[in-house]
Amino acid sequence: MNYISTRNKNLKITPCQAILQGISEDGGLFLPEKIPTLKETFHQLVSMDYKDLAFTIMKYFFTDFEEKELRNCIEKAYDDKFDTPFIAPVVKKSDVYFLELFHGPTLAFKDMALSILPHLLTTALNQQKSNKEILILTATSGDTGKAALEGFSNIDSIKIMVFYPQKGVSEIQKRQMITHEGDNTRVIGIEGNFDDAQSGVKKLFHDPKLREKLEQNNILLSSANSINIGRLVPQIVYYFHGYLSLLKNDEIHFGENINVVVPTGNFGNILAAYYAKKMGLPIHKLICASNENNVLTDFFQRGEYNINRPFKMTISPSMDILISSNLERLLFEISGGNDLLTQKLISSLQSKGTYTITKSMKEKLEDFYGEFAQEKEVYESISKFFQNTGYVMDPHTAVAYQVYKKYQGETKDNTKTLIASTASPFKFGKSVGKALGLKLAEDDFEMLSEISEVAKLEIPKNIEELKNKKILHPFSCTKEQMQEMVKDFMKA
Ligand SMILES: N[C@@H](CCOP(=O)(O)O)C(=O)O
Repeated sequence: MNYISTRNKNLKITPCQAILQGISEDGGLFLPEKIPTLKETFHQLVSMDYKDLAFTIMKYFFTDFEEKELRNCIEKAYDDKFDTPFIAPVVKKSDVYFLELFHGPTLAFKDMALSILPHLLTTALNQQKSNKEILILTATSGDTGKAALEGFSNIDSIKIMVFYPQKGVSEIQKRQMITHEGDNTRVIGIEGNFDDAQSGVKKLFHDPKLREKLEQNNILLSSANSINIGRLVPQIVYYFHGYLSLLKNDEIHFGENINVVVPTGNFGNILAAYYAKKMGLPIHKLICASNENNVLTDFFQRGEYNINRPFKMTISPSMDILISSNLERLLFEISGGNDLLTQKLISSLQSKGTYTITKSMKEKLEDFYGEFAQEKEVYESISKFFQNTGYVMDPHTAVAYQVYKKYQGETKDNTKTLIASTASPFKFGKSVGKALGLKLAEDDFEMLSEISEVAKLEIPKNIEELKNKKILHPFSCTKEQMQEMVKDFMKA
């Protein structure tokens, strides 16, 4: 399997190289030359546990890993750092199924891929017989940062830097990051929003002077964001796992279609579901749920992507994104692998902040449905759903549920539906508390015990401990200072 760039399909590299590089030199994203179709039958898949399933899916993508190497990565990733042997349990509530992706160490779906990416990277490094060190640059709107720190801490030959919007993450998300221990880590709050952090990181990747300097010091840059294909492929696995769990529990029959709803920000998670569908997972609609930063809703409804609008800070901060990086991979797909057209659209986004796709591209979006939820609706959704079921959704999952209700109302489609439940409600104490009508406290931490009481859920230990942890990363910078921060960290 070769990997090509969305901006140059003649550039062909191996899976190991794609994982190590993270992003293509031409600014494009790597993707497999062809999305593979699964040869195994669902009767074969249904008896597999998460690890065997992960191997079965990932072997199609990471073809230059020996079986032993890939199994070893999987073994180290999906162990007791997850609080359940099911890794990602499916929970039925009311008329939907929640695929709970927050049972890992940082309580967000990012753990699903970031517990394996470090092992994929080090295996790829060994395979290339490289003696280089890797510097991972990460932009986060709240969840990726901590999951990446957790995954990459204290790994030999790897250093990791995380840039987060100082005012754009929840208090608990911020605490999780700035108290993180690990000699090879650095966390920096930037004065700006997630788009500034992500664009800044991409700029660093393509800064010739920085690259030269790093090269002289034998350092390779890579990424822990879903722009790295090594982050995206492991995310395909859990959609199969979700479907198979429904099969195992006799909720659906073999071959039955389901809908999948994904609260969407950087477009990686829903793209993984799209790849799963292309591989053969019976998905009817991919429902792309946005918050008030509804660029993707307009894209799916009108074929126009336009970031010339205010950036809103919402109670679902991980989705506060206007430039959804992974959409570029979808553009490449729906243009029939037209790298020049993809490049043209992205250039227009960079220069004018907008592009419109062609009619034939728009026609290929029929697998998708896009809608958004307003803040008021998100609060109401958490509250009503709790009253009806006793189940507490985090604000991101609530965006997904609200959009699903709009979809159902509009289409009357009663296909069974799996909602990607992306984070624990405990990460967003104040907003969840407000939605549940609890007595409001000054900070997220003071809300935790109240939420725990009404939701009848234990406060996750990792969160409870945070309040008294020492702040180890007091750093901040402007987006213009990001490069300096990298140089500083390299000297440390
Ligand atoms: N929602 C993310 C933003 C980065 O997305 P990624 O999937 O590309 O890592 C976050 O929580 O940081």
